[in-house]
Amino acid sequence: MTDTPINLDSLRQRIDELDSEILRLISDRAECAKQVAEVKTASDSGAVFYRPEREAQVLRRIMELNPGPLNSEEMARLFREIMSACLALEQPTKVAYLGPEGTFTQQAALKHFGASAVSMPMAAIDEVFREVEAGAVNYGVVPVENSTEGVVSHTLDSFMDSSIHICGEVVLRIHHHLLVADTTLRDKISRIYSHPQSLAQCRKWLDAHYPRAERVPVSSNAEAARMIKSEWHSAAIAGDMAAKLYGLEKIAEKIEDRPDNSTRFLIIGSQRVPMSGEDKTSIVVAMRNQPGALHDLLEPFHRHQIDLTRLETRPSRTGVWNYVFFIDFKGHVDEPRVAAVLEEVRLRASELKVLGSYPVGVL
Ligand SMILES: C=C(O[C@@H]1C=C(C(=O)O)C=C[C@H]1O)C(=O)O
Repeated sequence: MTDTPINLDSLRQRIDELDSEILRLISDRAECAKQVAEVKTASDSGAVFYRPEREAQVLRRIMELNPGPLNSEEMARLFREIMSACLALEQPTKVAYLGPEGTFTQQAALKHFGASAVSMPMAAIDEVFREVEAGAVNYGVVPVENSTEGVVSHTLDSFMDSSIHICGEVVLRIHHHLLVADTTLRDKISRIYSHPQSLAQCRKWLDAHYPRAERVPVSSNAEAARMIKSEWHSAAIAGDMAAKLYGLEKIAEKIEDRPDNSTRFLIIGSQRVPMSGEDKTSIVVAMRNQPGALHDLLEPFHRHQIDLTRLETRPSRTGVWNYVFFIDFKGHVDEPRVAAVLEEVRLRASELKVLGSYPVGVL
């Protein structure tokens, strides 16, 4: 130990002084947020309190200004919570997510809205859409693509029949663990429960370590975690939230086959989000079934040098049009070059729907 007791005391005194200052500053900030709410309410009776573009700008600015020693992500996470608490003073934000409790989607909701939001588990993706459409909640969180397993087709399909907008995105690193209860006989594990996507993401690890165990797909990782509490020969694959929620022990950590395994989630709502300075747009396009349709669709993006970040094909359910494309690209519909591309695409497509322009995920 290099610190003498005197040094330790004076350092702690300094920390107390700093904490008092931080406390005062956070309180001043919260007062400001309350006043923002008054301004919003005065200028618009249907005021929207949560402003994704502004929150993205606040977080990006903090990350840019961060002098260290805390890393920028850590610092942004702290500010994420401060903003979450400030927004709750304006209006408590209600968020529906694909449940049950303990899923990665809940973790994504928490990461995006912070701990002061009120989050509500839904049993299925289309229920999340319905709750948002009915106005029962302010926003919804649904998974859309996984880096190992690809697209979550339920989510894309739900957009086809909905007037919902995409208001944001959040990307989560997904770590899977093999979990057991205190009653599990660890050397007798003959059955492993998890969501089919998670079983697929851990396929090689399971082949190597539990080649003979039966792999049982269930509706969610959290459900898997819940089920093994009553079965002495079963284990579950799930994440940290489910492990904590059901008091399970990790007997193997981070068993996903790819270390960069991540899932992208969408924030859905009924508002159009203004430009944040670094945005993405998602559209769905139906093309006539004719040769060169995909080329015709993509050519204007190439000519206007717009970056495509994702292209997904889904079978059209109307039967008349054979191709439906989901396209994500960099840029916002309010930018003239994006508006120009969309105008051209509209002429070539049989249908074009803009699902939303929203800030590129910050955290
Ligand atoms: C304070 C505002 O309202 C909310 C709270 C924010 C904050 O705490 O910084 C930012 C955006 C909004 O979600 C605002 O719109 O500026």
